[in-house]
Order: sequence, then C-alpha cells, then structure tokens
Amino acid sequence: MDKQLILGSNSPRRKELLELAGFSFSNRKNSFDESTITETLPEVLVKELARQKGMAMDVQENEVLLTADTVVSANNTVLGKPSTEEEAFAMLAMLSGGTHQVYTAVMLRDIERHEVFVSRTEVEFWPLSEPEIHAYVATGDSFDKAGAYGIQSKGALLVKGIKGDYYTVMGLPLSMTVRELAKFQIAPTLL
Ligand SMILES: Cc1cn([C@H]2C[C@H](O)[C@@H](COP(=O)(O)OP(=O)(O)OP(=O)(O)O)O2)c(=O)[nH]c1=O
Repeated sequence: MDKQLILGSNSPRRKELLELAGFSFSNRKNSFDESTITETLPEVLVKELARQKGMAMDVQENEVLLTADTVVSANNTVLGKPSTEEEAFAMLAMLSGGTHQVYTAVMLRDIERHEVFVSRTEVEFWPLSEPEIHAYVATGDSFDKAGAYGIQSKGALLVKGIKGDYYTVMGLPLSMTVRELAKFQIAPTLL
C-alpha cells in the first residue's frame, strides 16, 4: 500500500511549504498544549515540542505523520508566540539591532518508528525605532508567530540578513524535510 503523508499542523505556512515542494498530503489539526513543556535550551525544547505534538496524534499503518515546532532564541531567552501587543513589542525590541537564532524541529513518524531533526538559522535585525516597532505590531502580523515577526510578510522589512535556510525561519526546513521524507518512502509528486 502507498504511504500517505499527513501534516499534523494548524500552521498555514507549513501547509503552503509542503504544497510548494509538490507533496500531496492531508492536513490534520493538532491540539497539543505547548505550555506544558518548560525546557529552557532552545534546541532541546523545539525537538521535544515537535516530538510531543507528533506523539499526541494517531498514525495509521500506511501513514507518515509530520509535525513541527519553531522557536526563536535571543540573549539566552526562548521566544514563542506573543499573546499581547505589549509582549510582541517587547520581543521585537529585544531582537532589534542584533542577531538571533530560529530553530525549527520536525518529527516524522510512521507506525514503526519516528525521527526528529532540527535546523537552525541565524537572523540579523536592523536597529528598529519605537514607532517602527509599534507600526509593525499594529499590522497584527506578530500574533501567530514565534518571536513576533513573519519573515515572509511585512517582517521582511525588519531583517538585515540571514545565515541558513530561509524556510526554517518560516516554520519548515523544506529541502531537509524532502530528504528525510524520502527515508519514509514519501516523495513529492512534481519533482
Ligand atoms: C520567526 C517566524 C515564525 N513563523 C511561524 C512559524 C510557526 O507557524 C509559528 C511558530 O509556532 P509553532 O508552535 O511552531 O507552530 P503553530 O502553532 O503555528 O502550528 P502547529 O503547532 O499546529 O504546527 O511561527 C513565521 O511564520 N515566520 C517567521 O518569520
């Protein structure tokens, strides 16, 4: 029986990126509560979040489940998604004028085994003025995004440069994911 790829994610970006790669897949919601994990090392935290999201879902015999998590790390602080405008402002003020790391971990799981891998990208921000940060937060773009910005939307204007995979920042290290999925007999239909 052919293997079926299942994206276990509510993130519109992850769906968009799997489509970009040419995969056919189904999308299932995940309802994992991320606040239950209190690990402070970003790489360990992000892998654990991706793993637990995947373990909280069912997987059938012919399915390969993909779950993922993204966190931002700056000055030894892990930044998730902001819940208020004040929090978004504080995160962006912390990122202003400096370099931070974005980690995305992915878990692949079938009925027999699972694998978790992580990708890290460094992002440098321009120095941002208070009015600039306020204007960005007012766009509403911060809210469902780790570190309170979206590199793929208006947040692009905050970014001076990156080192590493752009798609890791957007929420899914795409080319690495394609290579790892091949080990689970999943390949994009358009390649
Ligand atoms: C830094 C950054 C993050 N993000 C997004 C990617 C992730 O969707 C989100 C971090 O939240 P996550 O908890 O990784 O994912 P999610 O809650 O959106 O989706 P799910 O758990 O259901 O898979 O931040 C961007 O879209 N652009 C960016 O530049």
